[in-house]
Amino acid sequence: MRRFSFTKMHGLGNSYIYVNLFEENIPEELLSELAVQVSNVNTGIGADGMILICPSEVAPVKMRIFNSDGSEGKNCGNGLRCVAKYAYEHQLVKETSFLIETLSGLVKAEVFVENDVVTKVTVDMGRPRLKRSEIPMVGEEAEQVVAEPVQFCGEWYEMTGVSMGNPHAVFYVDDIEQAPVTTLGPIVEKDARFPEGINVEFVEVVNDHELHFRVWERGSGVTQACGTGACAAVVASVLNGKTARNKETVVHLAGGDLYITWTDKGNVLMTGPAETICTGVYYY
Ligand SMILES: N[C@H](CCC[C@H](N)C(=O)O)C(=O)O
Repeated sequence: MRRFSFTKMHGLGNSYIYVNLFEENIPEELLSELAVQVSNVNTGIGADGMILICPSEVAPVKMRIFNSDGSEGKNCGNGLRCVAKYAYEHQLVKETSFLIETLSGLVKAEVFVENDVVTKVTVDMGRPRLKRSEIPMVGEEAEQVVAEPVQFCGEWYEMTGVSMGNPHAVFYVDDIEQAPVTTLGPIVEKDARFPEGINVEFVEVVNDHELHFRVWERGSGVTQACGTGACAAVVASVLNGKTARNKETVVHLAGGDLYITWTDKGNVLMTGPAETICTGVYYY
């Protein structure tokens, strides 16, 4: 029976099954199906997907993320904080600040340590990509897609598109508890205007440095938190004149709070917790 050791970790309730490929070996062709299997709460371990911690030629570690439907994502904010925690606590890195390779480029992580345990992590997520072709979204090339009227199922909405290396559609609501997360979310996720699909965020603005946030994730559905989505929500809120540039904004997600700044330099800084839940062996 084949097996691999895993660590289940979460960032604000957005949990993944982490596999250390410095020590484990899983055939590439099985990765997508294994992500589906381990995510299943009844017949697997239960999580929003699987994240691989891999050797890299350009950084101390590389992160690969698979959603619970088996699709591979190009970035994951909550995942990056947990990968940083794992890498430091398992001596894959020696410093408290280091690079992590993702499929959408390099990011820089800084871990904060108390009694040899990483309690929180700041990740410099780099610059948002705002052109229509970078989201990506079909249609006339545009410098930005901000509050663009779009129709889904006969209803008109204003959508702001932001890529954090993965695609996000941000919608504003008056009451986050009434947001159409499970009705509009899956429709937008797979709309033909988004050739790679898209993560769907709903935001209620509290003030110029505070947001409420819910998410329907591409490939995973409703999750407790989405780090890249929260970054996209802050960028979208600045673009829509709702929050302030270069000012730390607290984003209240279902699983807890992230602290995010879109700096005047252009990069997005995200700070939040990363927790280890358990370790184990998975048989397949
Ligand atoms: N569903 C996302 C990947 C996970 C992102 C999210 N969990 C985060 O913390 O950023 C996608 O397919 O682009």
